Amino acid sequence: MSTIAAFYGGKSILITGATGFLGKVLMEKLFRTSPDLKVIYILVRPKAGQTLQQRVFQILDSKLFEKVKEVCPNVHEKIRAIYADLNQNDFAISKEDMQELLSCTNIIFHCAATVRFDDTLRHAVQLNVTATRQLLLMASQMPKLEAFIHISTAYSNCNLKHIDEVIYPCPVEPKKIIDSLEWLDDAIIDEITPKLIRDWPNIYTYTKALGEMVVQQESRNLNIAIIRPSIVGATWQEPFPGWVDNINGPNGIIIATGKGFLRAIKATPMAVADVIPVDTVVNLMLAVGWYTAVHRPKSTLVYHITSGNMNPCNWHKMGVQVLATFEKIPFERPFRRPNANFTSNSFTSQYWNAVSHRAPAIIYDCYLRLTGRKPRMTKLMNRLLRTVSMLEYFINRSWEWSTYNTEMLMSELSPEDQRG
Ligand SMILES: CCCCCCCCCCCCCCCCCCCCCCCCCCCC(=O)SCCNC(=O)CCNC(=O)[C@H](O)C(C)(C)COP(=O)(O)OP(=O)(O)OC[C@H]1O[C@@H](n2cnc3c(N)ncnc32)[C@H](O)[C@@H]1OP(=O)(O)O
Ligand SMILES: NC(=O)C1=CN([C@@H]2O[C@H](COP(=O)(O)OP(=O)(O)OC[C@H]3O[C@@H](n4cnc5c(N)ncnc54)[C@H](OP(=O)(O)O)[C@@H]3O)[C@@H](O)[C@H]2O)C=CC1
Repeated sequence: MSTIAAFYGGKSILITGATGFLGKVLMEKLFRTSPDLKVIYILVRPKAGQTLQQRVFQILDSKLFEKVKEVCPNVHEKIRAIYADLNQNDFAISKEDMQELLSCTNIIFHCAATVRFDDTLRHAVQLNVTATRQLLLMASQMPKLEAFIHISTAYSNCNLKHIDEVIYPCPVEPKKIIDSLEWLDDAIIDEITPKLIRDWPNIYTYTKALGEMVVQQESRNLNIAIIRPSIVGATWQEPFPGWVDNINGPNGIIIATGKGFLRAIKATPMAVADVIPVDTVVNLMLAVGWYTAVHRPKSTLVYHITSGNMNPCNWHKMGVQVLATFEKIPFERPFRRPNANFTSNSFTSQYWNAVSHRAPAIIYDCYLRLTGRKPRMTKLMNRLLRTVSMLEYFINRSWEWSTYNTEMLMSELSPEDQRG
């Protein structure tokens, strides 16, 4: 068993965001490689009419956990779902559950966040800033806590071209933002948001930067590390290649291309497509948890997990690969044959949106109406084009992220752990 896997043996681990994309893969890796861990506490809320237990069973019964059931047959006994809603200031966690978390937790992985680019400032601050602050307060009351690992994003300072593994100050103190949101009404918040977020492209990246400042300001004597993944894509190797369960980031665009909905996207083809497999990110998370707990660095270290400087790819290469894949393995019943290209300027982008996206959608909806069916294509296409417009900022720029801390950590690992 590897040093890192052995470290998590017997540990009580708290994961927020465990029902999300990153959280599920983290849980799977922990159960598969450290089946003798004591317990994984997950903060869960009921969703889409499912109870906590139903959500946990659905996750454990998914293909992702097939290998876990072989190596950790009693996985159901080792996972403790705790009702929590991070929208509530005290997370609405019961006294008994809170007492158990405070007295038993050894490691915290804080993955929960809203990753929507178009969330309201109030909701994004609640989740990405206030909830982080609340969790840090909880952590400061955990006598057995060995490490607190905060998941941010490599784009939290995307208003800079070169980004170091440091926490950058935000123009306005997080506490001032939190206090103001308590009494400002939504109309005023909407009005001041553009001035507040300044040159950040959206509320998501801005509130992730605020969350990092909160970690720095409220770390007290906690042993903390921050991890900044770039664009997290499907699994590369573990537990099997190609697993993804959401339409965020590139996933939705790739699906829309394969279904023939998307025919053109405004992108800089040679810009770096900094996509990192989710299992690679999870391997680093576990390594950072081990290193932070065992080596106890004097300050909060920031680790970038990006692919651009280790194994660079660009959007052109990725696009060609995506189209070649759909040539070989097409979706069933596509709207049109997959055939897409990048546009270089707004005018040609608007032209292709009209000619190749909106017009065919309207024509198809007329056909649906004529055949007595409910029109849906125009709404779907507008939603897709809105999503694409939000992603354009990231596919028309490149960034340089320093990776000194990540490389330092890799050098501390045994050959077995370096393989992940
Ligand atoms: C020789 C010629 C060669 C030519 C070259 C080849 C050219 C080929 C070009 C085409 C090929 C292109 C392939 C590569 C290009 C990829 C480009 C993409 C780049 C991506 C960059 C991402 C950068 C991200 C940076 C930061 C990363 C992070 O840190 S966090 C993670 C990123 N966060 C996100 O991605 C969130 C973005 N999404 C949103 O903000 C919102 O979803 C939205 C606002 C964009 C859309 O919101 P909307 O309200 O419209 O939709 P929503 O309600 O969210 O959902 C609609 C329905 O879909 C369901 N849904 C939503 N989310 C999910 C989910 N995660 N999983 C599953 N289902 C989901 C949802 O339930 C809705 O369904 P209904 O409720 O039934 O309507
Ligand atoms: N995906 C990516 O490309 C990248 C992600 N990241 C970061 O990684 C982390 C995880 O991202 P990812 O897994 O993609 O995101 P997901 O949207 O898949 O997961 C978000 C998680 O947060 C939970 N959550 C959201 N709101 C609440 C709430 N009110 N109460 C309790 N739990 C809540 C969700 O629970 P529920 O299932 O109930 O909604 C879910 O478990 C985030 O911090 C994100 O910023 C960083 C870089 C890139």
